[in-house]
Amino acid sequence: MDNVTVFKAQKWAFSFIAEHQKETSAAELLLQGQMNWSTTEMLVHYQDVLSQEQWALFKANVIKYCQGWPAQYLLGKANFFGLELKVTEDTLIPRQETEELVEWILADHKNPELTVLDIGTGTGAIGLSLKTERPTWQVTLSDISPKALAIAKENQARLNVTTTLVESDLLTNIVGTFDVIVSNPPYIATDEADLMDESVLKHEPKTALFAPDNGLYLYKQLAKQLTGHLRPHATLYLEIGFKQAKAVTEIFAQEFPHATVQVKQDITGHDRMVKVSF
Ligand SMILES: C[S@@+](CC[C@H](N)C(=O)[O-])C[C@H]1O[C@@H](n2cnc3c(N)ncnc32)[C@H](O)[C@@H]1O
Repeated sequence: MDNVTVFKAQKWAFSFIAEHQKETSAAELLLQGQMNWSTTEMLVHYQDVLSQEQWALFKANVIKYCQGWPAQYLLGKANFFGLELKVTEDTLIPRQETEELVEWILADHKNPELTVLDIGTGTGAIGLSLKTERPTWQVTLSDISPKALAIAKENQARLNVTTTLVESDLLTNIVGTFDVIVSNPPYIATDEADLMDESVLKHEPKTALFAPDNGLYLYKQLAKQLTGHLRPHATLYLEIGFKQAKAVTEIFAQEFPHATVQVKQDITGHDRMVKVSF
């Protein structure tokens, strides 16, 4: 096609994606994301002719999307809690469910003087959202993956905030005590891989997804390592798999008999978050 306008490009992408039985909304998302346009800007530019490079890149991305690449990896960015974060295949694409964990923490904590630790930060999604919303909090971002941590560092620079970044297997390299500890650790049982979306399995990092012991391994390890890192009245927030509420509650109730463990449902009614109040 010659002289491809934004309108024509989107029309082509829409029918190509529909033919491949994928989400047709990706047509708009991929073009908007590539051009860095808002929905309104897209409408303003509807009759503009794309350059050959722009059209070639868009076509290549649409084709890759239909082959199973997540749109966020193609664009190199994802939206989370109103922030635009860099993502690569070294980081999990932050999910909407996790935004609810951030909301829960913000609703519970108005004190401007808190120390916060985000374990398994990936892109920095949770910790950087908290830091952006509560700039006076002292936030530490940690991950076992140096590659993920490098992306979190880039994201903090893009957002113009300052946190402490620590490469650590859970709490092993973490020094200090915290008012709030939050983690969305890998929690998918290895034998659940068969039930998962192929594009997730093929492109997202396995270390961000899977954990041994029916997905409970990191919760158990974390429970054992927490003592010595908790400030008085500290709270721990965890994302969990929707069938893990009972098991995770038991892990923390056993390790900390005086703590209160609360399970919270996400917007779709599934048990997806746990809070431990010490
Ligand atoms: C499910 S992803 C969550 C990423 C990010 N917090 C989010 O919510 O989008 C889990 C993250 O935990 C990290 N991770 C896995 N095992 C870890 C460990 N033992 N200690 C610290 N981080 C770990 C992974 O590298 C990955 O970045």
